Amino acid sequence: MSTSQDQLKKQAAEAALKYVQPNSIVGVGTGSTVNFFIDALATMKNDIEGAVSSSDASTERLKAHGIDVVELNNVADLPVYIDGADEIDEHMRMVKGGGGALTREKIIAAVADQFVCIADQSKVVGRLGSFPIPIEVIPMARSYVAREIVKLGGDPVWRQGFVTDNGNVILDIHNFDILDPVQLEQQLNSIVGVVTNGLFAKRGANIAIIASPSGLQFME
Ligand SMILES: O=C[C@H](O)[C@H](O)[C@H](O)COP(=O)(O)O
Repeated sequence: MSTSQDQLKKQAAEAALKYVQPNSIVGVGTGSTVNFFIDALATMKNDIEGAVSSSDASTERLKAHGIDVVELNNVADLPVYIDGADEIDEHMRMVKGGGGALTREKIIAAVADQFVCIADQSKVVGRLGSFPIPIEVIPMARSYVAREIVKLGGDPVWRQGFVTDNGNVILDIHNFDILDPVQLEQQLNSIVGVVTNGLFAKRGANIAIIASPSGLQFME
């Protein structure tokens, strides 16, 4: 029987439990892979102090499992942040934000000592950018930011009807020819009205757990 993508996501998610430190707060990302992680984390909820969450959806799932959700402002020490990705390359740079949670994800990732990325093999790419780069934008700046992105060579598409947990909109940028992800990440963030973008290049993952039908691969 072939291994389904969901089974692979679950395997990567469960393998991430070994990076959770007892008596600590755990940083929790967002998405279908992380949902498996949250379900697995519930098995050790009495060993941790709680979690910081990157989205309302993850918060709801954590609370449904009886895991305390702590406000990030009250957390001084965050040993590990565990999250999925839409794309990850061999340097552990990522594209994230397919679910629109990129800004809170990037904030928690910045605070955490270690970023553990959990993914099935379909997320591994030679070069970032086939997956459109999400950009969270202040609503009144949407058209201006879109025009600036066209000047940079991308094709912005407004994710109509979608509002982020922060009350903003998302532009998905297609057809970017990404030669230098760190430079592009900084360039996009310097456009007025951009909150953040889904390139996680400057702060990539420290560890990646990639699940394929032949087993788990740990990249460090
Ligand atoms: O905003 C969503 C996040 O960046 C997710 O980590 C990313 O989209 C991967 O999600 P999934 O595990 O559902 O593929």
